[in-house]
Amino acid sequence: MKITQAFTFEAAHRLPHVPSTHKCHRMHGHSYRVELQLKGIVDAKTGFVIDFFDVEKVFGPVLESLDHHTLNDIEGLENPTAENIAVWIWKKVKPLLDELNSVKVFETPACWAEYEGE
Ligand SMILES: Nc1nc2c(c(=O)[nH]1)N=C([C@H](O)[C@H](O)COP(=O)(O)OP(=O)(O)OP(=O)(O)O)CN2
Ligand SMILES: [Zn+2]
Repeated sequence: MKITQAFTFEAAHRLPHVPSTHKCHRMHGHSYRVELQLKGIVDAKTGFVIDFFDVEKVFGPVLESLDHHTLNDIEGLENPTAENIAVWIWKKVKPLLDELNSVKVFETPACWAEYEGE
């Protein structure tokens, strides 16, 4: 069974490796959406793969470290593309939440990256 929990955060970033003429070379912001997909067996008693509250407990501090920050200032996010943010979140969360199956990072409702650990 797969379940998904969504979170949002606001952050500024610039993409340092695009040409200086590219609009994303300049500092700007996004209302990011993160979807954490968890995969596992449904517990016969609780009916949960994992309690959403427990996912929130693990992801809360990670979210705090992103929300209302300049992503380029965060260690490991010097080039904060959606792809790199998804990998960065995976590396933070997977060791604490073995059920993590994928991380989706939406920069806009129409553009996102998805990482499944490889
Ligand atoms: N593969 C990727 N391509 C781009 C990424 C990325 O993370 N991965 N990021 C960007 C920029 O962050 C850019 O800000 C995205 O802008 P855009 O999708 O155009 O979003 P807007 O809100 O500016 O949309 P408009 O359609 O211009 O209103 C670029 N590419
Ligand atoms: Zn951007």
